[in-house]
Amino acid sequence: MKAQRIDGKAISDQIKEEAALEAQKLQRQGITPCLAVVLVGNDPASMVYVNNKKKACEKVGILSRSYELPEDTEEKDLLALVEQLNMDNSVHGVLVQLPLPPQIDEEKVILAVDPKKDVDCFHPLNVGLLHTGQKGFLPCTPAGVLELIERSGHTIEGKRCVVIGRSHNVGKPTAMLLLQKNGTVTICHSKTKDLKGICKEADILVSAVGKLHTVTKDMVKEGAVVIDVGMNRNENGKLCGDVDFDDVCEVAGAVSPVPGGVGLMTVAMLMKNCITAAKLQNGL
Ligand SMILES: Nc1nc2c(c(=O)[nH]1)N[C@@H](CN(C=O)c1ccc(C(=O)N[C@@H](CCC(=O)O)C(=O)O)cc1)CN2
Ligand SMILES: [Mg+2]
Repeated sequence: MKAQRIDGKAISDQIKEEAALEAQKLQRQGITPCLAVVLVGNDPASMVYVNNKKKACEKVGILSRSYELPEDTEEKDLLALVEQLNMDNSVHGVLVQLPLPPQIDEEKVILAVDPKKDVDCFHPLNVGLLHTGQKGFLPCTPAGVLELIERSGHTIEGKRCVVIGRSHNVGKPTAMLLLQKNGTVTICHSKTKDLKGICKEADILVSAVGKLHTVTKDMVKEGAVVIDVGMNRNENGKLCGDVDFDDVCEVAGAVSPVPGGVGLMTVAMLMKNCITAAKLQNGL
């Protein structure tokens, strides 16, 4: 059997087109959705991601405002900028690119973003809304995982779902979203016993570990949907996920690739959240 290759490019393009239609509707009502993107330092990967976000904004019809601060920025100066953006009524979304340099406490910065403008859905208030199933922003990468599953024709209800990884920003919220779709969800982590046995029972397997070769074909049930959230470099510097793609394709029903999978969805879902933010702040 050869697995379906889940096409993150096509699905993320579709979501951006939907966001563009929403942006046009807002424009007709005199509202220009606006995202402020804050980058501290010169991390090359972060610079690429921030650029991708700005390009996506342009494509969708969202105004992006860019703030690039030096590597040695003091925490208080970043907090002051966030506060200024919180107060600015023309800005609907505030995004601070992570990771931040070591002198800055990420938690403090996340707490400083106005929850109404928190398009990353990192603020504890928005995390709480998510966990209690209330309306609000959806975290971009986890929401992207669900869109990849559903828009490639797979249902979640009643399925055995296994998430490998328990990070605050990816593993835990992905598990929560799968649960809200009535999946039966197990979260695995570094202390899990019999990882292979648990994974082998999954109809839907999501790997968000950040380690090459985490998922090999002997861990995958015949016909399973496998979503790869990992971003790693192999020994030749090539970008790879957590999943041994070619190997796993021999047993799985569908697999998302890296690159060309979840990463693209993160940016598309951010666009959707920016539209939501602009609507909510205008009473729509
Ligand atoms: N404030 C935030 N910081 C970070 C987030 C986030 O969602 N909000 N997530 C990651 C980085 N990230 C977005 O910011 C991100 C990572 C990867 C991709 C992506 O498009 N990946 C491509 C491959 C790109 C490449 O070739 O290098 C893919 O998987 O196809 C987009 C966004 C940490 N920080
Ligand atoms: Mg830090």
